Amino acid sequence: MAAASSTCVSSTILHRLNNNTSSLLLSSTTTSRHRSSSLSLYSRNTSSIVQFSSKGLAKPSIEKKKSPVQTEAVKQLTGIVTKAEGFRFAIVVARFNEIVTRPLMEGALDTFKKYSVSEEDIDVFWVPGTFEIGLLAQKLGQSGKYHGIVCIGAVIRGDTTHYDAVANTTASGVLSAGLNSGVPCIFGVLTCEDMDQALNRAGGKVGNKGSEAALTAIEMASIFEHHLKA
Ligand SMILES: Nc1c(NC[C@H](O)[C@H](O)[C@H](O)CO)[nH]c(=O)[nH]c1=O
Ligand SMILES: CC(=O)[C@@H](O)COP(=O)(O)O
Repeated sequence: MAAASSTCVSSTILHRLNNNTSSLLLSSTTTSRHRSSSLSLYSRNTSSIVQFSSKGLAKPSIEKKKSPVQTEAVKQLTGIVTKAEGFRFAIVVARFNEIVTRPLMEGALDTFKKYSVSEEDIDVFWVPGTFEIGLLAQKLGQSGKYHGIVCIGAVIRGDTTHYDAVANTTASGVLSAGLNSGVPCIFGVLTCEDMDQALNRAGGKVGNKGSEAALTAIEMASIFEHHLKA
C-alpha cells in the first residue's frame, strides 16, 4: 500500500478510533519506498501498540507496563504522632446535638492527652451549630496560635433538605478554613441519617470520630512541623 493511501486509510481508522476511544497518538512510519507504511497507534492509556499495515490490523503487542522502580533515593515522609508534645490545638465544637458532640469532643481530648499534648495547649471553643464552625476555624488558624484545628459537629437528617445545606457547606467551610489559613483544619463532623448512626460514632460500636480527628490533627501538625519548616 502506497504511503499516501495508507496514511489516508490510517487517518480514517484513526478518526473512527478517536470517536470511540480516548486519546490516541498517531505516528506513521514508512519503512521503505517499496514496503507498505506501517501505522502505529499509541494509546496513552496503556502501553499497547496497535500496528496497522497493508495486510490489515496486526496482533497488538502488549508491553507489560513497568511498575515505577522504588529506590532508596525516594523519600517517604509521614507525620510522627509520638512527638506531639509542644503542639497547640484548638477544638471547635457545635452545641447543636450536644448529646453527640460532647462525647466526640471528649474523645478528641482523650486522644490528645494520650499522645502527650498538654492540657494547657488545648483550647475548646463552643459554637451554636455546625454551620458556624468554618468561620471560627479559619480565624483560629490565622491567629498563628495553633498547630491544628479539630472541627466537631453532628448533622442529623430531619424532614427537610436543610441537612444537605448544613452538611455540604460545613465541609466546604472546614476545607476553606484550612486552605485559607494554612493550618490543618480537620473535619470531625458527623453527617448521619439518624441519631443511632451518630451515637454509634461518638463512642459507640463504630468508635469515636472525634478521637480519630484528633489523631489526624497530630499527624498533620507533625508533617507541617517536621517536614515543611525551612
Ligand atoms: N440541623 C443541624 C444544625 N442546624 C443549625 C446550623 O448549624 C446553624 O447553627 C444554623 O443554621 C444557624 O446558622 N446544626 C448542626 O450542628 N446539626 C444539625 O443537625
Ligand atoms: C440538619 C438539620 O438542619 C435538621 O436537623 C433540621 O431538621 P428539619 O429538616 O426537620 O427541619
